[in-house]
Amino acid sequence: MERLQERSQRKKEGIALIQLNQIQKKFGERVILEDVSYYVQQGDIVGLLGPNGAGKTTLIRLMNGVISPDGGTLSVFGLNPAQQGNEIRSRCGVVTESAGLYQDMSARENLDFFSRLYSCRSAARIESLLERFQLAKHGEKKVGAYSTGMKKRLAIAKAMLHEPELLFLDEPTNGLDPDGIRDMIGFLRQLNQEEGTTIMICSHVLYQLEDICDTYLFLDQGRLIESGTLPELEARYAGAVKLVVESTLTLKDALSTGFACEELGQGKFMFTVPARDEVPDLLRKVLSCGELYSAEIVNRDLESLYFEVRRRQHEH
Ligand SMILES: Nc1ncnc2c1ncn2[C@@H]1O[C@H](COP(=O)(O)OP(=O)(O)OP(=O)(O)O)[C@@H](O)[C@H]1O
Repeated sequence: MERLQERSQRKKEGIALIQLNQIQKKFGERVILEDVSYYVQQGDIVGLLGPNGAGKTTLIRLMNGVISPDGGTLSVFGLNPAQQGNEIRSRCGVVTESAGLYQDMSARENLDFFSRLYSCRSAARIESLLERFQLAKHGEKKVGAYSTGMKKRLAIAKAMLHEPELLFLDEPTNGLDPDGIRDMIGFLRQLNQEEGTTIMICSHVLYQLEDICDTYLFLDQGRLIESGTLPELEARYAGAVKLVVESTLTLKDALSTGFACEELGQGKFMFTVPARDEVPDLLRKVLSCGELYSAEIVNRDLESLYFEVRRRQHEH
């Protein structure tokens, strides 16, 4: 409890948990990460996004002290991963695609086994994790018979056995159906709020992370090409608003609003509005011509912003 209070206090104070300063990493002569600088605030959920091979896993291995940088400096919990890797790893949880669970053991047996291995066995902790991840009812079932979603949840429970302050997740929603994705996002948000866990999620499936991350890092070919919260990225990259309206409007009505528009189907138009604060004006004009069934902004989602970031990056 004291630990949780301490964590939420540190979140309020905006303390940096991870600091990366001009990190460079090479494998042989090949530069894998170049000039990566960033800090992660205590209690944040961070999306580390980028295509395959961008360097996401390499960055996480550096933060865990499994490998060392060739240039720049980094600290995690104020410690140097190259020298104090053991202490950092004892305060972190890592969940990779191959979660390392024993398929012929039950969930309870897996958690019991790993908590002994990590010297943190607590029956109460195991039960509370099974409850938290809605696995208690299936605790005696062999993991081999679990669904993908249950296995992913158990993998996170395993990584949380020692109450880590920082959790690294590799593609936590990969292979899940829409219900599974929604559940996973809910579990992670709850974990973040109730245990104060700082979470870094690596993924290349952007739209699934839209509702959960406080901040995003876009990595491309080893470089951090952009970072920020969704509103910050929107302000920098969204430009004109694309608004799809379903209504009883005719093309003539739509053109009479004075906004550029494209007809997508019967009564369905995509308007281009120069700025967000002009949207109400457009909607008033639409309503004065007929009935309005729906209006949706289609170019402010994370994926559109990401493509815009990359487009501008490649222009330079
Ligand atoms: N130990 C290694 N030795 C040589 N090259 C490596 C090593 N580890 C990673 N690389 C290379 O570094 C680049 C970045 O790999 P990394 O695994 O960090 O990317 P990633 O963004 O995590 O990709 P993915 O989304 O596929 O997991 C890749 O080109 C990879 O082949």
